Amino acid sequence: MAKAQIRKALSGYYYVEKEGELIQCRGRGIFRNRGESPLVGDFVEYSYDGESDGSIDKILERQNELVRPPIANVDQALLVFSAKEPDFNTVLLDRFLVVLESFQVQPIIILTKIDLLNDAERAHLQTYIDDYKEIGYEIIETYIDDPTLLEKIKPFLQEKTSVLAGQSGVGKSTLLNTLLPELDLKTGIISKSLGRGKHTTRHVELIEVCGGLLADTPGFSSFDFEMIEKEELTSCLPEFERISENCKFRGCLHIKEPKCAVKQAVEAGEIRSYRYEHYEQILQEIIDRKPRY
Ligand SMILES: Nc1nc2c(ncn2[C@@H]2O[C@H](COP(=O)(O)OP(=O)(O)OP(=O)(O)O)[C@@H](O)[C@H]2O)c(=O)[nH]1
Ligand SMILES: [Zn+2]
Repeated sequence: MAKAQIRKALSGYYYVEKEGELIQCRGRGIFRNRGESPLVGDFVEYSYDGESDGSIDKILERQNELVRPPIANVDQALLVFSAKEPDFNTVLLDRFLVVLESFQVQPIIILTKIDLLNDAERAHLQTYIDDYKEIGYEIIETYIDDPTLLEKIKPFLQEKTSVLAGQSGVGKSTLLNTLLPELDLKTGIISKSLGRGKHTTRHVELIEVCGGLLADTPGFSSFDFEMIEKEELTSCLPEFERISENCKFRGCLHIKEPKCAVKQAVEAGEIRSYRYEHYEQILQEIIDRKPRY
């Protein structure tokens, strides 16, 4: 029995990576019976005799598990936001950040289309950049045909498994094509010969890039709050998490509780009031959510 990682899933087969080669494997019936199924990104035990298909025998414990795209063991997301077209929006940014944190996926914020800003807009955006950097987030700024993009992103990709996320039109495909030029070629041919959109025939695959792995399919929507309980929300906003240690009540939700360190920090300007407003909105959505069962 050997150990390896599933890098690709296609038409009921799983492909594990061994010394740079992909070995085609079948999942075993036992997984279906147990209601579990192997995911791209899973570390597995597999057997392979060198001739027929290999077989996945055991799925090793997962660090985390995403639904869109279906990938396990994801370290981080390159969270793409455009400075303009669509406009930069902290409501949406915070919603994405909270969802990523809830999956324990580290966000790296990539700000695209900086070239579309005038000086005043640039200065305004900078105040937000400073805020998010102070919280502890990494931010990479980029613009059309940025020749330094690879250089800027490479240190973050190394030794990590990453996915791309972000709303429509922000430049995810553009970024993916810069990072995975060979993919561009492939999708170009597919879309030409089949006359379809770029992503219609795609499967999920983790591709080696800059010494790490990158999913070839963007994922996450900012609306996946279903998995978050109200008591967990604080831990999805890093500066809230840090400061809430000083709240008087354990399990403080920072709404009406007395001696709440988070509310004090908002008043003192240590926590940005827009972050607090977004926290309140998300908390309310979680409270209003219909029970899952
Ligand atoms: N000016 C400018 N345009 C950009 C930049 N990055 C991407 N674009 C353009 O923005 C448009 C949308 O980019 P895409 O890469 O298709 O965006 P996407 O996030 O993949 O969009 P969906 O496929 O809808 O999810 C394209 O016309 C790109 O050429 C940038 O840094 N500056
Ligand atoms: Zn509190």
